[in-house]
Amino acid sequence: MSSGPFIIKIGGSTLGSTDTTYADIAALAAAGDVPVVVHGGGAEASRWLEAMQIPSRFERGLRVTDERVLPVVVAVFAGLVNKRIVAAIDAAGGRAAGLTGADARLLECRLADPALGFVGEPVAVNAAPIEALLAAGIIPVIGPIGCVPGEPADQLVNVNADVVAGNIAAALGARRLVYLTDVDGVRDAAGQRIPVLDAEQARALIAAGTISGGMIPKVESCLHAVSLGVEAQIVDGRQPGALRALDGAGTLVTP
Ligand SMILES: Nc1ncnc2c1ncn2[C@@H]1O[C@H](COP(=O)(O)OP(=O)(O)O)[C@@H](O)[C@H]1O
Ligand SMILES: CC(=O)N[C@@H](CCC(=O)OP(=O)(O)O)C(=O)O
Repeated sequence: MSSGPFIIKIGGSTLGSTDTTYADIAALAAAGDVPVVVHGGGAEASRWLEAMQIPSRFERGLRVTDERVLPVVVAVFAGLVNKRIVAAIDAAGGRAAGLTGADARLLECRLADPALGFVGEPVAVNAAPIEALLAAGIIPVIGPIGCVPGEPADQLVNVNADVVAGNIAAALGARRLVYLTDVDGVRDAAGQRIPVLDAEQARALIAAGTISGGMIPKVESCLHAVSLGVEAQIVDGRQPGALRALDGAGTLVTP
């Protein structure tokens, strides 16, 4: 088991629910538990795209990001959603600062698949900006934008937030990775919550289509992280106190 930070991924699906996540994050920081926040915001981006009459399309849980979609997702993830979360943690007594994977080349990517457009697949994590914030007692809040290094400027890319969280957890040698989402855990074909999910069962459920959509990158990122000794769990982030009652909650993913 690693001894590093505690990575908390806030799903866009839970933003706006009246949970206690921000106060709990501030309390974790005060207790020395070193939280690092990664957030999504897919639903918010889809709302802005719809207002601009740009349809949203997903493949295996990843947003197809063409040249019309890219500026909107950058504005929503790096701007609106990131600063709302920073402001909420600050108001809860924490000190937070926002950044994305494009800042200081925190998350270097390559293009994942030409069919997905400007979607990044992480190839390297440069953790220095996270470590600098943690050393200053500041909670990093990381939005799901990455960069493909290049001239005359790095290419900004959209990266699934679950994938960002898994890669950052792996690179930082995190102790724990928790996904806060809008279901009580991973469910089986009968709709029952699976308290403990191992790699073999996870792959079978993905192949069978029982795990689908946005749950695929979550489960795959958990498997990546647990293979490196990180404890990874998917829990219902809409519940008040979710981060204070992790034992036995949701789905614990095991290697
Ligand atoms: N087997 C499954 N168990 C639970 N949820 C699943 C499963 N397969 C697909 N899902 C879907 O995954 C969703 C959570 O992923 P997503 O919408 O991307 O949330 P977030 O914004 O938290 O990342 C759930 O609301 C559910 O609709
Ligand atoms: C490539 C890709 O799929 N990017 C995601 C990034 C946001 C995200 O992952 O948000 P949630 O965690 O709220 O689902 C998207 O554009 O929706």
